[in-house]
Amino acid sequence: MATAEPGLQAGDGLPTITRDVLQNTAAKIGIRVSEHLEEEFIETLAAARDAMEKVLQMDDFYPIPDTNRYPRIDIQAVSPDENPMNAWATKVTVKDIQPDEASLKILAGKRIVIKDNVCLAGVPCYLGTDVFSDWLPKTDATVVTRILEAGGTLIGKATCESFSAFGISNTSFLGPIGNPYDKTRSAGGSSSGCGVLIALGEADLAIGGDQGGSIRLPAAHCGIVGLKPTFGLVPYTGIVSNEISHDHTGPMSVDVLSNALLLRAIAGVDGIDDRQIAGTPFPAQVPDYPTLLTAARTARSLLSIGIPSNATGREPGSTRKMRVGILKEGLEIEHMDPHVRDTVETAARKFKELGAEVVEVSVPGHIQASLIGRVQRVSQSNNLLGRANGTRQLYLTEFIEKVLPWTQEKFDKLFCNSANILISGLYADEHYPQLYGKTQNLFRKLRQEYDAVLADVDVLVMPTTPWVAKVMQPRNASIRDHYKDYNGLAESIQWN
Ligand SMILES: NC(=O)c1ccccc1
Repeated sequence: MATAEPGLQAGDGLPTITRDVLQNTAAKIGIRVSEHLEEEFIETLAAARDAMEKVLQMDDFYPIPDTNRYPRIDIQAVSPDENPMNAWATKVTVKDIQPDEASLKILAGKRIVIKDNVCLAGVPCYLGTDVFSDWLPKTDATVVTRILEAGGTLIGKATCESFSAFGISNTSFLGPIGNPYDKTRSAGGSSSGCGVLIALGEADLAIGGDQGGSIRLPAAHCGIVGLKPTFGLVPYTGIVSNEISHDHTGPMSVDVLSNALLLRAIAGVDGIDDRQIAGTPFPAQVPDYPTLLTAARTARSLLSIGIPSNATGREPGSTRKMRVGILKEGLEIEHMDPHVRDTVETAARKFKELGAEVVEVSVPGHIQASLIGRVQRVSQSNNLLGRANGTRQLYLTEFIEKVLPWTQEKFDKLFCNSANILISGLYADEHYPQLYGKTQNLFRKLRQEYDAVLADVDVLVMPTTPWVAKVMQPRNASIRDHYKDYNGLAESIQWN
């Protein structure tokens, strides 16, 4: 038998810190601990390990859902014949069991679905993947709590694309999600199930998630209204992150007014998510968005008299016409479908007819934004690798425990979008460690450019996507073909 390595022995089955463990750890950054220091570093590393093991044994701390008042009734996997579009991940009913009170509230009577990356305690969260299939979250997302407290009825979870990481709806393990207007085409993603269930009238409202278009794309492709709220306006607490600086959650609906209603119910700081930086109102101070909209009464008065001053920060009583800025660069995307351009130009003319002032505006940086964003999105790998990120928020440690450790079997089950993010992330760590920070700096510059234009116009108009919904590739299509559709460019792999 080989002589045991010197080092602290595992007292209570703790992993032993040996010379090899020490040196293999140091080797991750290409260094070696000098031999004469080995003994002492083994002791300090063992002390760190002891602390980690003790914290590992502690109970985690999540907000505790009120499952007595809001029980999870009739949780069911949906049979294929009830799920022709694959848009349902799980059906369940959750509502306030004190209906007298609920009937007075703003979401009373609304049937609401949530994207399947939003935690609903006790109900499976699949996240569009079968890398794991046994995650029953212990907590409710803040948006869930707020919907229930506002009298809404949750009716289930809507399928999302694999790890919320694709804009075409053929990446979920549950199967392709057909567009309501043409089953062979994409419904858009990654909040694909939400878009379809709203368009089909199976739900009144949905909670989607958006990092790089995941609310806006399915809304555009399904012909519904999807809002990606200002960063931080709605707490992301209890929702699986893709990239901490990209995470948004927001309402999807058939019309603008009901979208505003759901936004009102879910917006405002929750005291948990520190990305709700200064400026986000407390829930009681959230503007009454539906009333602001109805106060304007008609589109004509909204556009020609202007939106109510308390919504714009403009001086009270201001009657300036609404100024609509058509973003020049938004219509200069390479290979843009001419139908999309026509639709935007028709809308611009309509705004004019209705009394708004319509002007062309330019943000030169817009063209490069997608390239910078593509590099920044590589950091989604941090989430898949369970890495620390330094923000104060609710960490879904349960999710990290499901995903890690990566194994060949799990990797082989990944749809190519997530596999690509993982590999690109590991490569970036090694070869471009400064670039994530640089992308954040460049995005700050870009925000200044958009803000400068928004000082002059009330809204910027551009297409949500340069292409109409694509006919979906079969799941087993080549990676190259999946990405070709994603980018709309036959010859290049451009995004994600
Ligand atoms: N999560 C997202 O917003 C997303 C959208 C499109 C592609 C990748 C990610």
